[in-house]
Amino acid sequence: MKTLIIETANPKILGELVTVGRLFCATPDVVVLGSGELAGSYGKAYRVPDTLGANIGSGLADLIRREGYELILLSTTAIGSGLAGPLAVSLGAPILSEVTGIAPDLTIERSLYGSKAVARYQVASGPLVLTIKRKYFEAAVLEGTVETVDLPAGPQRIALLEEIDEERQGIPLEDAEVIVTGGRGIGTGDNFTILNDMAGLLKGAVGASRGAVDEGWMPPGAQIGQTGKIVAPNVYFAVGVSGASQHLAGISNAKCVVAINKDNEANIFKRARFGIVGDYKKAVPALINALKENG
Ligand SMILES: Cc1cc2nc3c(=O)[nH]c(=O)nc-3n(C[C@H](O)[C@H](O)[C@H](O)COP(=O)(O)OP(=O)(O)OC[C@H]3O[C@@H](n4cnc5c(N)ncnc54)[C@H](O)[C@@H]3O)c2cc1C
Repeated sequence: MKTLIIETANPKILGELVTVGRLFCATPDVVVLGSGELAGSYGKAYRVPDTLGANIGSGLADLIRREGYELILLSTTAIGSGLAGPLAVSLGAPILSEVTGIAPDLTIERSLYGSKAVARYQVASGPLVLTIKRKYFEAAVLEGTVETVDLPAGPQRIALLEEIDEERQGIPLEDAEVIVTGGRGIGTGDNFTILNDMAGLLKGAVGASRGAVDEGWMPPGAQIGQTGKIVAPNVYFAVGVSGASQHLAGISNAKCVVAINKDNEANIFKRARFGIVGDYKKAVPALINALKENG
């Protein structure tokens, strides 16, 4: 199946799409958006310096029609999600978003209701546009650099004025092996210091529920869940987090969840492998001491 990947040069996101693309085609083609060195091996590699769907959508649709691509793969990033819908409309192609599973016979899975259910679909044939949910596919290792062919720039309907990097300290949540997340149960923004201490000892990152973000205790970039980051750490500590389905949607690929909550009926315990029922103000310092004692 003739496959085209459309993504930025981010090797992790691109690697996940390459893993999916290789189910259908040994060396899928790629359109790399924006700047940055493209790594990996592809049939054909194109570059579009812009990332805004309004500017590049029609040029990409022309390429897809001209080359006869049957499967178009994007990621569920802001760029991929923004581009996929308009692209499908201009191609008159069906679209499935937030895909979590896919087989070569075009059986496709998506998670529903905050990962409480899985829906399975059978697609008859292409062309088909898919956005692939982050962290559900092992990223292919992309080696070597590739020469790209520039695609003609379309009319600039929207100009990007500037990109301001999110202020971030330490390990990015998406890459962290250990995450210590605080929820509304933490009580104040200052109390997150203790979670920072614990995460520091575990060489991990600190996340937040939307409850904690809504309180203004943590920045929106720290939010984990359906409308936040999707993470897949080996160990996920949920501290003072109730475990709403929208939060659980962001941690469905966490290997081991440890919950600390004073309410023994909190929903988070249903997802947790280990649980501590009690006040985090006692449990977290005890864990910190144990970590220090054991080096
Ligand atoms: C469309 C939509 C999208 C959403 N997206 C997200 C999302 O991406 N991420 C997300 O997290 N939420 C999301 N939500 C919100 C979600 O439904 C919950 O409201 C939110 O997750 C609750 O945050 P919380 O668990 O921190 O707070 P709460 O529900 O208030 O829970 C606080 C918990 O802390 C415990 N607690 C209190 N004090 C202590 C203590 N001293 N020690 C130990 N435990 C204590 C309590 O028992 C309670 O379980 C979304 C909602 C909607 C409608």
